[in-house]
Amino acid sequence: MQTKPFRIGTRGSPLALAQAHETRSRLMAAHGLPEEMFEIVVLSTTGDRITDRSLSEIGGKGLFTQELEEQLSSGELDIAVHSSKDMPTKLPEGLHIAAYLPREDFRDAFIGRTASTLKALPDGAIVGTASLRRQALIRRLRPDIQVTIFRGSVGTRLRKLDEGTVDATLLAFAGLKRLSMEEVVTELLDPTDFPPAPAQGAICVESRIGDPRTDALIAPINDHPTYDAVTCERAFLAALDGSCRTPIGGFAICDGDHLKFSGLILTPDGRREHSIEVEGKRSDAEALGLRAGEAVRAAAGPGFFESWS
Ligand SMILES: NCc1[nH]cc(CCC(=O)O)c1CC(=O)O
Repeated sequence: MQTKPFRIGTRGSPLALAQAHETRSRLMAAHGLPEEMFEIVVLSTTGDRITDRSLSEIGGKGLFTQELEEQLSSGELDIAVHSSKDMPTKLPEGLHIAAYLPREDFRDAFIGRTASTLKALPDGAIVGTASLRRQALIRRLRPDIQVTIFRGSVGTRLRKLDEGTVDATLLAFAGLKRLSMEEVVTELLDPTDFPPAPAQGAICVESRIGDPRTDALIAPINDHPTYDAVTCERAFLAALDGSCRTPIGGFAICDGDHLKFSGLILTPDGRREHSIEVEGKRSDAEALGLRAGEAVRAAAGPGFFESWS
């Protein structure tokens, strides 16, 4: 092992920093190395700088990863740590996801001010979220609810909730747990009627393809069940050409060598939907996700997709 510190790139949000620190701790533990061997390099991304518009308006998911990926490709970073959910399905040439850390709880959390559950919200209540998926899922269950765009860090969103701008908001439970803020949650949403975003709750490590020193360092922190589950979920998204404009939910669960995936696509108003379940061998995770995506796409027909834009 060389002595130059290993450079870990991350965004600067509190959640991103917590994830980078978790990755460093796992690397230190796996190799018995001191903290000084790892340098956490914080970069600001376009997605961090623009917080008043929805991601789909400003150009999609890549905005959170582009700056990190440029520095990874040029060799200034050795790895980049991300929320897998924020990763586009197609990565830049020469980069790959080398590992997924053990997945945190993937459910969405409801944080209510005027009611403690989504069902108990008063008629016409306002829910703040920037996610098209959450918006569509809310409207599917409660068409009377108004959804308003709500971006920014977890802290900003909770402050707006306190200030009374909205009745409730939804956040990934995983992010709240990583920030030790789970006590704000008033309801955990059942993934069978409120499926999470594909890859929600999983931290991933991105690196250069053909970098054996990094591969050797990262391999021991990869969690295989998470790798297979998230690979399946991302394949589902890829088959649907998933972007920020498409309300898509889905999750895979590994049980021994078996994997079961449930997926859902819906229109932004939550009035039309198609769901799918597939299961098979964990070693076929990617093929299963692709098959599920293609099946749901065919079942929905082209008219369904046109209604999204
Ligand atoms: N789009 C922002 C984002 N990306 C990942 C998470 C949460 C952590 C995770 O899913 O791993 C969040 C915030 C949220 O949805 O509440």
